[in-house]
Amino acid sequence: MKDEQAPQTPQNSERVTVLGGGSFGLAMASILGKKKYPVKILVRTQDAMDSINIHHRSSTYLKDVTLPDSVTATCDKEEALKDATLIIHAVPVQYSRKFLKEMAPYVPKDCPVICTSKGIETGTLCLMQDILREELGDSRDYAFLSGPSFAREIAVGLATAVVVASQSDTLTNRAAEIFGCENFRVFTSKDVIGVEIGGAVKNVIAIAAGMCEGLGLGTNAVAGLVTRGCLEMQTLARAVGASPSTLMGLSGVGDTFGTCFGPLSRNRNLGIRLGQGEKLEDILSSSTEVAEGYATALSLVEFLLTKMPRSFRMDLKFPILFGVAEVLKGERSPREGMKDLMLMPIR
Ligand SMILES: NC(=O)c1ccc[n+]([C@@H]2O[C@H](COP(=O)([O-])OP(=O)(O)OC[C@H]3O[C@@H](n4cnc5c(N)ncnc54)[C@H](O)[C@@H]3O)[C@@H](O)[C@H]2O)c1
Ligand SMILES: O=P(O)(O)OC[C@H](O)CO
Repeated sequence: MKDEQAPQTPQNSERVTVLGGGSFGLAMASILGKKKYPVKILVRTQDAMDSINIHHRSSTYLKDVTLPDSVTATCDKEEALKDATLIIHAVPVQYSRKFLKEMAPYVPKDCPVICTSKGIETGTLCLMQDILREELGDSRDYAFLSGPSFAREIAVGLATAVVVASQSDTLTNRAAEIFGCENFRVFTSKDVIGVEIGGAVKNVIAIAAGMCEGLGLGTNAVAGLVTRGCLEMQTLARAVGASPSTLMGLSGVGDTFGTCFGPLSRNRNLGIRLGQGEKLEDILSSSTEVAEGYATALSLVEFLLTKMPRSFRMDLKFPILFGVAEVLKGERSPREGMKDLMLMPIR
């Protein structure tokens, strides 16, 4: 493969640290490892570390994927970060603040961070851009990678296109250069808020799409719901200053389609199981992987109620986002939620 060529200088002086040894951290490490970049993954257990260093694969996530030789793992924060020139953050949103607080003393000054996590923090209602700045400071550059990008498909080398957004053109161009290969195409953007909102909201729409599927409602219903969900996403994004065109792109409708219709989605599968009548507690306790849409659905409703101008009734403007949260809170069943959507007053 063409991308197995070692990159030319100055890129081969790049040393990448991936924070988080879950599915997406491994996928990121896999792409960069195939391009011969030295990659260190910070993992949480000795077992996770040994498995990657000895067997070149994770014992928990994407277990059948072999990682390139240039990918190693460590449990030691200082060892992971001391000579990093680029950090990739792949820890789920709800764990990120505590995790980053512990990392902060070890993160090299000015080392840029590319964030891949998608969601809204419960309680604070922060996006990752806020969490990162609050925990790692304002002086470094941050970028946000998003789009339809299932970890497994990336790790096995299937073609994927993503967008990386940052205020820094230098960082987006660097990300495009470092990641880009025949199987991974990076587009760039300056619309950080648009890219983050798309990545967070699509997880909630995917839960709704899964519920439709689980209820056996057919293609018409799922397609109608996803389309209306995209409209809610765009309305919200515009209200917080995002560019509408961003939401028409990879991190908006692109990721929404992938997640709502793709069999690999954890969020869609959570919705399917709810639609089939399983209890939320049982679904969450039986899942080893994180479905970000659960916490984000609850945060989103609070965000809409507290941070948006109150010129109209939010639950009528965002019926799908509110409906998903109501089902997750046990206030109505998926079937009742769907019926309410169909019988909403005409406005
Ligand atoms: N998996 C995908 O296909 C995919 C694609 C794009 C973006 N993402 C995003 O990447 C982020 C990471 O997702 P993932 O799929 O790698 O998750 P995962 O469920 O595969 O792995 C979870 C990760 O979180 C770590 N973790 C668990 N509890 C923790 C804690 N208390 N503190 C610190 N770390 C903890 C685990 O060790 C593991 O590294 C998410 O925000 C997700 O939305 C995932
Ligand atoms: O498996 P999900 O639902 O977390 O989705 C993963 C990615 O965000 C798809 O782009």
